[in-house]
Amino acid sequence: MQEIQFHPYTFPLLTSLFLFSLFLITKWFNKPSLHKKTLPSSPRKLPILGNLHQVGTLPHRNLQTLAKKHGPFMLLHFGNVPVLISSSADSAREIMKTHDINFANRLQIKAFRKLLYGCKDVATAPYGEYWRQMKSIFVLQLLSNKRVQSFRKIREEETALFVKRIEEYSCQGNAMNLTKMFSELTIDGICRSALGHKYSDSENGKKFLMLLADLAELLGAISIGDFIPWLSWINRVNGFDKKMDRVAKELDDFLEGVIQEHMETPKGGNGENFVDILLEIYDDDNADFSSFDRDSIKALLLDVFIAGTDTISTSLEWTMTELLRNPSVMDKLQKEVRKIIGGSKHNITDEHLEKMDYLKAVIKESLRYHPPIPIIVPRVADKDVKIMGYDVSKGTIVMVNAWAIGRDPQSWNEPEKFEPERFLKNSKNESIDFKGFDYTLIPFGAGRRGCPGISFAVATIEFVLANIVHKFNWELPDGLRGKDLDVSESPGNTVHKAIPLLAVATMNI
Ligand code: HEM
Repeated sequence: MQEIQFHPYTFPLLTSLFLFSLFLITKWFNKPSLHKKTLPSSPRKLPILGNLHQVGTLPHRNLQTLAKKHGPFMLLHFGNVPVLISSSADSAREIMKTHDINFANRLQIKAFRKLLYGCKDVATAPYGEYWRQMKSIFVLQLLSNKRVQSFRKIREEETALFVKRIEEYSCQGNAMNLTKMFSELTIDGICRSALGHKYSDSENGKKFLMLLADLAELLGAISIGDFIPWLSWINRVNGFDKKMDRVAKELDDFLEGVIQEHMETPKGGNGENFVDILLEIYDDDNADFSSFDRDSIKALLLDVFIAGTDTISTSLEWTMTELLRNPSVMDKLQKEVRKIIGGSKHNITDEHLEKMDYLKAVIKESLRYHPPIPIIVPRVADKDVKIMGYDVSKGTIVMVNAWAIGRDPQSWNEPEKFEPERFLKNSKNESIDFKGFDYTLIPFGAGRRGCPGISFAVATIEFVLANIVHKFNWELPDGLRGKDLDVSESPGNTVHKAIPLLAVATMNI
């Protein structure tokens, strides 16, 4: 039989043909069909973890880096759960304005349920009638402009004590830990507004402050069991669940004690405060708050502490950090404040603050550059929806990166520069505000779920800053220059300076 002779190129040719056919078949089967979803770009994910490993300890920075490659709408997966990341003003507007109602729900994780009375607070309550009622209590009863005005006396007294502490340090020529002092100032102020008096002096109060720190840590931790349920045993083994049980129980004991004390004290005995206001609503048979119970009172009080203390003190910390790094900005601010107030003996009034355009610009710039909550509290999609041409399915978690949006060169000139002038009259960003209508600047979020504490927060920040730049001249200790100041950040929902801010004050006589 005649032997078949193969041409030397036959095998390579057949192999190439085979691979090419395979390529065409694969292409054909992967061709987007009419029903296939159009998904935003995604970084490659790992089995089981998805993209959890890419979030890191400073998610706002890591997600910004990923977004530079994958775009302002990017799809990640935490375990199997889809997570949409928004990193531009346009994409944030789509979520918090155009489709706000679809993204008005929050993530329900075990820590929220356990520590916040089954999500009976405002910040984590599912979107619906109960949330609407609690939010209206916050907006109309606790944090209205009128109420913020009525807390002015507390702001004045606490700031006066704060100034006195600074004076003591300045007389001794010692550096002070401003990070710690801002935190104590804010907690004392909120304790008085919310609970009627300060707790920092008593043993019980000190324990409460430690519990609040534990609470913030537990609420800020990414618990693997929430995204990969079959791994939830890890939380039992590593002590997370046990700590949660302890903190929930001890906080409840403390708040029960506070409520009991207020019920036994004649009204007004503690000055105007949130507990009395909430108890009044609780006792009012005519109030239209059907599901408002004792747990609601405790959950709302916790919201005030979780949402209101760290955020304000972080904001003060970063603003002073930037003022110390930028002496010309500090100088300009001091000149404005001192000119408007006149002699150093005068107290600062709301009329004075109203005229301080540069102070307001400094605060805006600080909130752009260092939003205290860089990633806005996550929302969840209620139903399937199409946004900017992409399909987003029900149950997708949505995270808006306010930090990346505040530094987006598409929206801001030289975004890496701290430059309050950008918000002054006749400048490009003059009309931009942080109240939730300009999506380029959203440190307080926006839409239905937007922050109800803006007036309270801004009133405190303006008053404290104006006072301390008016009464003192500031510098860094040990001849450190502003540009050498360490500005690295610590992990957490609220992002502080990693190293506490130390500064030296001298009296402005
Ligand atoms: C500088 C200070 C503050 C900052 C930067 C801040 C920021 C935020 C942000 C980003 C949100 C999420 C908004 C969203 O999902 O769109 C939020 C929600 C909230 N904030 Fe603030 N906040 C501050 C002060 C306060 C204060 C002083 C209080 C109360 C005393 C407060 C109470 C709340 C509450 C209750 C929510 C939840 C609203 C809801 O889910 O409907 N915040 N805040």
